[in-house]
Amino acid sequence: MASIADIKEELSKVIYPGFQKSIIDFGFVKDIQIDADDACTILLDITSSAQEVSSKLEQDISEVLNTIGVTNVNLKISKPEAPKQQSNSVSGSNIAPQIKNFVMVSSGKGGVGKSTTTVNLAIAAAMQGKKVGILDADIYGPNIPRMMGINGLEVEVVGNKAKPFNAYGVAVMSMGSLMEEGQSLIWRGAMIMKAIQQLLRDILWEDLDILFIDMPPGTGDAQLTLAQSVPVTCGINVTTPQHVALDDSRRSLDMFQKLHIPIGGIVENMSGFICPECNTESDIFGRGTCEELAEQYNTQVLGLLPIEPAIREGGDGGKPVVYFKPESESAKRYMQATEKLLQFVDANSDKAENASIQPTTNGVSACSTSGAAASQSQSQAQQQSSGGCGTGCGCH
Ligand SMILES: Nc1ncnc2c1ncn2[C@@H]1O[C@H](COP(=O)(O)OP(=O)(O)OP(=O)(O)O)[C@@H](O)[C@H]1O
Repeated sequence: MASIADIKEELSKVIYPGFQKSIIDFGFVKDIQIDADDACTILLDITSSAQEVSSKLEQDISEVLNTIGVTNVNLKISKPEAPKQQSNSVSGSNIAPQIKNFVMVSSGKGGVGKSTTTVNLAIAAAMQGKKVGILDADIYGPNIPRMMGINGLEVEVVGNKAKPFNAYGVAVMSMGSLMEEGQSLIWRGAMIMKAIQQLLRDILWEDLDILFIDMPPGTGDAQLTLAQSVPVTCGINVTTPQHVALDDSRRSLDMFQKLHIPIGGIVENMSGFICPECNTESDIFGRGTCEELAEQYNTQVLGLLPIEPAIREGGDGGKPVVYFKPESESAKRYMQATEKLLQFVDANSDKAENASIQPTTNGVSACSTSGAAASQSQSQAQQQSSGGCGTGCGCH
């Protein structure tokens, strides 16, 4: 007669569809009970509502347990409910339908000022009358709490959801506010996917005109998961003007294209230096190099933001320059960049869709909560964009 340990060992051979880890490694097996010599009950708690995933798991579990004489398996699968489609999305999946527009802020690499740009554009949009939120999805280096002056504040939990903070007229939630300070994250695949989805679904976001999402640098699991989970109205790219930085930006802009995300524009950050003593502007990393890149990708340069000590001080001190120094050159440029962005968002608001990038593995969806199946060609497009197994599940 098989023991619970035997059953567990067999279950550790069952790979979660679309991934490389087993259901035991993911922690999806919540309970095992032996009902008779050849019968057991297994409770699984999985992250996908797709029927194909459950069916594949049922089949694989019976197969492995049969080999140790357990022929009668009562499998109970707990999975998330498929969401109802309500918002402006034309088609596809949307796990935060109360939010009208999603703006993905990306950069090809770290340290170029992506979070600084997110904060200042979001506050500028709120100052221009929009209902705005910031989701800090930079799970590896969440800096938004410090920049928004909410570092160390305790998250208020209502029911089983977390309430965003409110700072400078903007609703804010960050992974940094949800984990212990200094905790570093070495996350891949399914964990990133789950974290991004929870930041959208389990935070009490109100009805918002725009949610700005500060992404981790690069083009990986987080970007793909976000694009699959909500219809992204547009992506913006933040870069510095050096040619080496522009090469990285191309990857980020290519990613937008592969994920069918309209490109809202490029922000050239650290573009020239404004001396706080004499107010003259001089080039350090170069200036104006993004224009050509913008033309290449058929988009616009939203603004050239100089290196200005007030921007760094505002970031470190939780006093964003656009709010605290509205008379500064940088604040004016953030305001203008935001006007351009808002025009783009308004023009593209009703066109956002993500049906074409929903995950599929020959009909077996590993991470969709919509259960939508995409065509073979869509799957191939996704494989190019994810660099993964081609399912779009986020694995590499
Ligand atoms: N235009 C600017 N002038 C002066 N300082 C700036 C400017 N832009 C950003 N900084 C400073 O540069 C540092 C890095 O900026 P930020 O954290 O926004 O970059 P990031 O691209 O989000 O980095 P990461 O993705 O690695 O978290 C911060 O100290 C910020 O205050």
